[in-house]
Amino acid sequence: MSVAKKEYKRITVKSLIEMKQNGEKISMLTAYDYTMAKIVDGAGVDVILVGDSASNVMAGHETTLPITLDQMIYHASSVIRAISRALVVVDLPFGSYQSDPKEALRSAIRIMKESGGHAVKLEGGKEIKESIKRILNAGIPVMGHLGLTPQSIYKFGTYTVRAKEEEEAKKLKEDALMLEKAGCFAIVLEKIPAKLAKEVAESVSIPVIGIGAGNGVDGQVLVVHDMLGMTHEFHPRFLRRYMNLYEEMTTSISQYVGDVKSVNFPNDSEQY
Ligand SMILES: Nc1nc(=O)c2c([nH]1)NC[C@@H]1CN(c3ccc(C(=O)N[C@@H](CCC(=O)O)C(=O)O)cc3)CN21
Ligand SMILES: CC(C)C(=O)C(=O)O
Ligand SMILES: [Mg+2]
Repeated sequence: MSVAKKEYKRITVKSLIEMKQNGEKISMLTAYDYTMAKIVDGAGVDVILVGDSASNVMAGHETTLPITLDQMIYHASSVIRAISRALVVVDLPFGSYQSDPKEALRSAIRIMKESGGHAVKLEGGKEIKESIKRILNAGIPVMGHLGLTPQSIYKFGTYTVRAKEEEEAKKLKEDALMLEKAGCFAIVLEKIPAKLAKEVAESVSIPVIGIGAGNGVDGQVLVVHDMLGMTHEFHPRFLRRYMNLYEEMTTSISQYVGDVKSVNFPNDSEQY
């Protein structure tokens, strides 16, 4: 006897473009490991980002710069083993694509081959145009990322809102058009004015996914540990916390500590 299994239609890069055309907003969250990805995928999130924010969230680094391509592949392959519906996008980490287009393609190929991810994401505009084209030519879908680009944090010095000045806004709009023309299937816009993000989303036919970019875009992305309230020292204005897991986990874990100390755990039914 076969048990009826819930069948989901897998999300593809094409489905995301159709969602934009139909006015259906796209939901995206990060995941870096199997257990979290299983939950995120099962809850119906359309796109899972294996973000280089793993450098902060998983490894405790101050920035995203230290995480390596090998580490990203480890995270991405763990996520891939968990998912049955979501599209999985993997960040190319700092130093794996900036040298030249050939290096960028080699890194993207390693991600596709060794992790099984479905697409890659790179930070930047026209500076990395040739690299993006090279990757796309190999048949690898590319997601762009403009606005606050954390891999360039030392160039800017702060995580403040980007493209508030006309000159930077103009460059961002040009970069978005370039990414669309090059063949990217979507663009992330991070921490820019909502009005500018809406203009960009209306000017391109590919989906624009925002983080701190208002609701005039085609979808939203957050770091899952942030929206679950696990990273309790991180509270930018754009973050909505759906839980306070930091407190809930701390309460449960301290109860466990107390139960062990008082020999309340394990009890008679919890042993052999
Ligand atoms: N846990 C986590 N969540 C993220 O969203 C995230 C990461 N890590 N690591 C990589 C990047 C860095 N990101 C960031 C970092 C800081 C702010 C931010 O708004 N920071 C300050 C304000 C800084 C300022 O205005 O000078 C804040 O209000 O917390 C936003 C996005 C987004 N990404
Ligand atoms: C914040 C998102 C867009 C990201 O790039 C990451 O999590 O690494
Ligand atoms: Mg990232």
